[in-house]
Amino acid sequence: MSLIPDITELLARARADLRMGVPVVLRDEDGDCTLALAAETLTAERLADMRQLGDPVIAITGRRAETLKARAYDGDLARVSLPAGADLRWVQAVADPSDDLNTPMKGPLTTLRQGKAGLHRLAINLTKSARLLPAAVLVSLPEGRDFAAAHALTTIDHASAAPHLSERSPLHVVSAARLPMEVSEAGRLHVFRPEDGGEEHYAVEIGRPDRDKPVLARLHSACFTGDLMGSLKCDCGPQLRGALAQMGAEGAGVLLYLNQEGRGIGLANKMRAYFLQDQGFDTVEANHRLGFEDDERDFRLGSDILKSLGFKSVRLLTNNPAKIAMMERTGIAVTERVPLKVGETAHNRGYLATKAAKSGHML
Ligand SMILES: Nc1nc2c(ncn2[C@@H]2O[C@H](COP(=O)(O)OP(=O)(O)OP(=O)(O)O)[C@@H](O)[C@H]2O)c(=O)[nH]1
Ligand SMILES: [Zn+2]
Repeated sequence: MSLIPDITELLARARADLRMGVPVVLRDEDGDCTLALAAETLTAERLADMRQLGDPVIAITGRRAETLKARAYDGDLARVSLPAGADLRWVQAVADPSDDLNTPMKGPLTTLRQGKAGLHRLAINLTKSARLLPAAVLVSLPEGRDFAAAHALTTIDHASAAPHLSERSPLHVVSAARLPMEVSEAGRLHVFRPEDGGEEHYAVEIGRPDRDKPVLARLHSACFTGDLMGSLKCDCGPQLRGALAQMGAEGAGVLLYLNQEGRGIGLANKMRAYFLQDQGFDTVEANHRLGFEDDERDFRLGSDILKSLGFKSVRLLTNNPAKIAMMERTGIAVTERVPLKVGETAHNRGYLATKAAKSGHML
């Protein structure tokens, strides 16, 4: 019956629910169910109601656990049990590092060693893809199926969801039109939309690049602060304009504008990272303290879009070796790396040095 939402649609609904602070029910391979809420959007009332159902735990990433000095028995994540008197502020302080320096002693935190962690991992995955802090509060539900039906909650079956969580969603062009630009009057913008309800991405084509020759290409990740506000903390704005100018001068090129703001953590989390940077942490440390990896982007999106536009090889404008490696792995040949060194300022010198030292960026 096609009128019932499929798993991709249910996952999109679950992400929206978590962003709104609505619980979702997660079911594992054994039929065991758990109620999950994002720590960031949890309310005191819902926390109290969760306590009525059992003993809630907070799932945090291994990165966040490291900062909190909590033992992560599940490797990439830790299940922290909620002490009897712990209130909403306590939960939020476990999830959100902004107050870490004022209240360094949250623990000692007790983390679970026994039992399954699959649904906790799923919950963290959903909070990340909803661009929330990567932390969720869960409580197990003995009668999960009935509870979900009685409360009109979205239910996600882990086994059906798993293949969709590691694979990226197919992208389709929804529209394209001529876009005369300062750098070239022969501009064209293509809008790509994924099937999973996620962010749209754009391709700006300059001129009419020959599909059989390597095209001058840039994979640019969205940076609201740098691209639009003229932020001095990074080099994104000058890189964006520099890449477009070079394409305009050569008369051909393609710039992919990928909506992976803040290296894939979203603008709200990037501003949380900036707040930590103001306290002295570098760009990578700030991501880790929030519970994220250094870089949460999926550059394979870029090769999907290039292929769908008919390109097979690129002269890639980048200083990031991970972008080159991904292109080669996914079947787009990189015939040349074109350096993009623009926009160094007194404010971003440390940021650029950290990227070179910790993320392997070429100077
Ligand atoms: N999390 C986080 N993201 C940041 C920070 N500063 C900039 N960004 C994001 O980093 C990304 C930079 O993207 P790119 O310019 O494609 O990146 P790059 O990996 O440096 O590679 P090249 O520019 O090609 O050399 C954008 O998504 C920015 O929003 C930061 O301090 N923290
Ligand atoms: Zn930037």
